[in-house]
Amino acid sequence: MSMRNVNQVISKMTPPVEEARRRSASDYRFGKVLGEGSFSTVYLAKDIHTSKEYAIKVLEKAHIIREKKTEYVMREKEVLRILGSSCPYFVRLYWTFQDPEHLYFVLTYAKNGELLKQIDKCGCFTIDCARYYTAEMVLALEYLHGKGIVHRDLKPENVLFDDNWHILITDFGSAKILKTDNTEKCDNDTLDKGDRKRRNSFVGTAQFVSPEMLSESSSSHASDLWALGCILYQMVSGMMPFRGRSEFLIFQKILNLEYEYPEGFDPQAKDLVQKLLVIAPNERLGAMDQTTYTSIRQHELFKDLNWDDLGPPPKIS
Ligand SMILES: Nc1ncnc2c1ncn2[C@@H]1O[C@H](COP(=O)(O)OP(=O)(O)OP(=O)(O)O)[C@@H](O)[C@H]1O
Ligand SMILES: O=C(O)[C@@H]1CCC(=O)N(CCc2ccc(Cl)cc2)[C@H]1c1ccccc1Cl
Repeated sequence: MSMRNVNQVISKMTPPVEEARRRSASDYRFGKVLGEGSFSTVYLAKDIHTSKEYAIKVLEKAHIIREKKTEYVMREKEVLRILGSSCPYFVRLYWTFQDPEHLYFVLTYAKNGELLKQIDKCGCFTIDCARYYTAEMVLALEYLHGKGIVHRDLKPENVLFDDNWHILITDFGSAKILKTDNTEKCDNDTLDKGDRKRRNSFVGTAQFVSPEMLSESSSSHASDLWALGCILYQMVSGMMPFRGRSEFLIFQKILNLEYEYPEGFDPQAKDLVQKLLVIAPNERLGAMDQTTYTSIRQHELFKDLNWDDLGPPPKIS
């Protein structure tokens, strides 16, 4: 075998140095703070070897332990590991490392920030933008649910934009990896230690939490379809469907399906929202579909869309 062939064989055996090398904070130049979470700070960082930019989420161990959030952190990491890099609509986890005080997650840098900020900036989206980004979220949920994962905290703050204005869904700390029967009861027997909650508390964010998560503490893929309906409503109107001065008042409105459509709300978007904001999880559009959300894909709102190639995103306006 020639030297060239030997090198070819060796190069196939050893992983590329870049990917395999263990990382530490000293491999990065930390820049500005991109944002803060309950027990995390996210920095823009540059890999000193490749000059590539990442978002590095830094968590303080003492704070995680004090807040009893170890399970939450381990779950976020496990979900990001399962998601890998096959679907473009999720933030990717490249590496993790730690030091005595902190945990580090090296993530895709979502250069264009949060969907929420764009909705607030424009007041509301054109129907073309709302349609396009709802379609990207449908494709993302098909992949996520196909992996047996429910996000459970889908909201415009957790939908970020990459440098080409495609979505990157993030924040999997509240996610659940479903059992084989496709539902997940959050009762005391099955709650993870770190998730153990009082019966009347919930996982997620008040305005986007589904009725079943409030009334039965149960969640399934249909819980994310409810949140999708809430996000579509907010992109088209600029407001959340369920609003109130307290979480209790918001919960009451959700459980009573108490919301209305402002004047001029796009009729096709309204029809889809009405079919997603349904109290019974299995009666939501797509809830009974298998592998792809065919019932949603076939909705009037998407009649001119090519699901195999959505094309470039329309300019947000
Ligand atoms: N990959 C990323 N790229 C760019 N900005 C990001 C990225 N991840 C998070 N951010 C920004 O950092 C902020 C904090 O994110 P982080 O995930 O640490 O906490 P959170 O999930 O927003 O809050 P909580 O932990 O309370 O749910 C976010 O609001 C977001 O604006
Ligand atoms: O799951 C992993 O990849 C490793 C496994 C080995 C390990 O020690 N950790 C850290 C576990 C951990 C979680 C929470 C606290 Cl507060 C402290 C340590 C995990 C870890 C290391 C770096 C960054 C995140 C995580 Cl979860």
